[in-house]
Amino acid sequence: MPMSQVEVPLSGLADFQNSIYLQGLGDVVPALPTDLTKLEGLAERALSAQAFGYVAGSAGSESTARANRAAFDKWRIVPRMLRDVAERDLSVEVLGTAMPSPLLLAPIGVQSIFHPDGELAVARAAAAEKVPMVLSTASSYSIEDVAEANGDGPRWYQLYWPKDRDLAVSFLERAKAAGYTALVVTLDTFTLAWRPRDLDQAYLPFLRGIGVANYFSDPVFQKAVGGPITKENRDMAILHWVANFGNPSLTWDDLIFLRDHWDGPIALKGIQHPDDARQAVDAGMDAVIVSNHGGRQVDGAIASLDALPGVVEAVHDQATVLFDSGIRTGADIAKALALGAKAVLVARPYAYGLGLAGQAGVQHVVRCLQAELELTMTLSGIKSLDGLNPDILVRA
Ligand SMILES: Cc1cc2nc3c(=O)[nH]c(=O)nc-3n(C[C@H](O)[C@H](O)[C@H](O)COP(=O)(O)O)c2cc1C
Ligand SMILES: O=C(O)C(=O)c1ccccc1
Repeated sequence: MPMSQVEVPLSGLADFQNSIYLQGLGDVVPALPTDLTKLEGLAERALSAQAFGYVAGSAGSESTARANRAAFDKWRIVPRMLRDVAERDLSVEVLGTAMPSPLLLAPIGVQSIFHPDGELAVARAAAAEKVPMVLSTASSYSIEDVAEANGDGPRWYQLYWPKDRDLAVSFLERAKAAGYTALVVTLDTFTLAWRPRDLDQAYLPFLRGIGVANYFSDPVFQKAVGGPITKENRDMAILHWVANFGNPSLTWDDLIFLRDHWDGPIALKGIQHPDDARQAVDAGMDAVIVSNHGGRQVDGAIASLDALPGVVEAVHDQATVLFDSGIRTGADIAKALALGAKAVLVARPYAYGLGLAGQAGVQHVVRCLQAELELTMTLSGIKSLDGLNPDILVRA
C-alpha cells in the first residue's frame, strides 16, 4: 500500500495535519511555520519596513493589541474524556453562507502592499478553501476583479461608508451585482487612529494611490472629480478620496438608509458595548461583529474577547454575533465560540501568509487554523460547534 494511502487517525479539516506528516516521509517540511504566531517575525524580514509597520502596527502604545492577546490567555479549556469524538462536524451557516468551519477572512485594505496579487490571491485562496472572504472597500483591486478571481467562492463585502451617499449606493449596487452576498459595515474607522508606526515613517498608502481601486473605478466618484482618473487629475482624486473616505456625523438613524439599499444580510463591525449591540438589534441588523479593529483604533480600549460575553448577553439570540481581534490559533477560535461567537474573522495572520507566499500562504493559514481547531475540539471531547459553550472554560 502506498504511504499516501496509510490509514490516518483523524480526517476532516484535521487532514492537513496528516498531509504534513506524510510529506515528512519524503523529507519535506511545510514551507511556512504551523505556529502562526511565528509568521509576524518572518513577515518583518520579507516586507518593506513601511508595509510591515502598516500591518503589524496598532494605535498608540499598542496596549489594546496586547490586551486582545492577553484576554485569550485568561481563559483555559478544560478537556473532557471518553465522549466518542470519532465523527466531527465543524461546518456552519452564517448569514446564509455555508462554510466548512466557523472562520472567515477579515476585511483588510491595501493588500497589494503585501503581495502584487493582493486581494486576487486571497480571493483564489478563499475559493479553494471554500472559506468566505470579506472584501474591503479600500482594496487594491476592484469589487468586480476580486469577484472574478473568487469565482463560485463565498464572498461578503465590507463598506467604508463614504460621505457621498450616491457613492455609497454605487458601492452597494456594484457589490450586489458582483455576487457578494452579505454586507459588513465597519463603524470604528471613519478616520484612521493615531498610529505611531505609520506616523514615524510618514506612511499612508492611499496618498500613494494604493487602496483606492474601488473609488477610482466608480462612475459616481469619477463624475465628482470631473471624469476618469488620469495623470492630470490624480492628485485631486486622491484629495477627494481623503475628504470622502469616512463620515463622522453618522448616527443609528442612518442605518435605515443601508436597509433601503441592501436587500441581503447586514453585519455591523466594531461593536464593543452591550448597549450598541442592542441598538443594532433594534435597528434590524442581522449581525454584529465584536471587534476593536485588531487594536488599531482606540489605544487603551477593552480587549475584544472581554467585550464578547456582554454583547452576547445583550443580543440574546436576536442577531448573529461574530468576533475578531487577536485570533492566532485554533484554540483561540474555540474560546471565542465558547464565549458565544457563532464564527470568527482572522486578519493579520493571513496578511502575513499573503506577504510570505501569496495564495498558498493564505491557504496555509486557513488550513492550520481549521486543523488546529478540529484537533483542539476533538481532544477536548467536543465533536460539534454547539459543544463549545462557557462550561468548557475556566478563568486562569
Ligand atoms: C492591514 C490591515 C488593514 C485592515 N483594513 C481593514 C479594512 O479595510 N476594513 C475593515 O473593516 N477592517 C480592516 N482591518 C481590521 C480587520 O478586519 C480586523 O478587524 C482586525 O485586524 C482583526 O484583528 P487581528 O488582526 O488581530 O486578527 C484591517 C486590519 C489590518 C491589520
Ligand atoms: O488600516 C486599517 O485598519 C483600515 O481599516 C483601513 C482603513 C482605510 C483604508 C485601508 C485600511
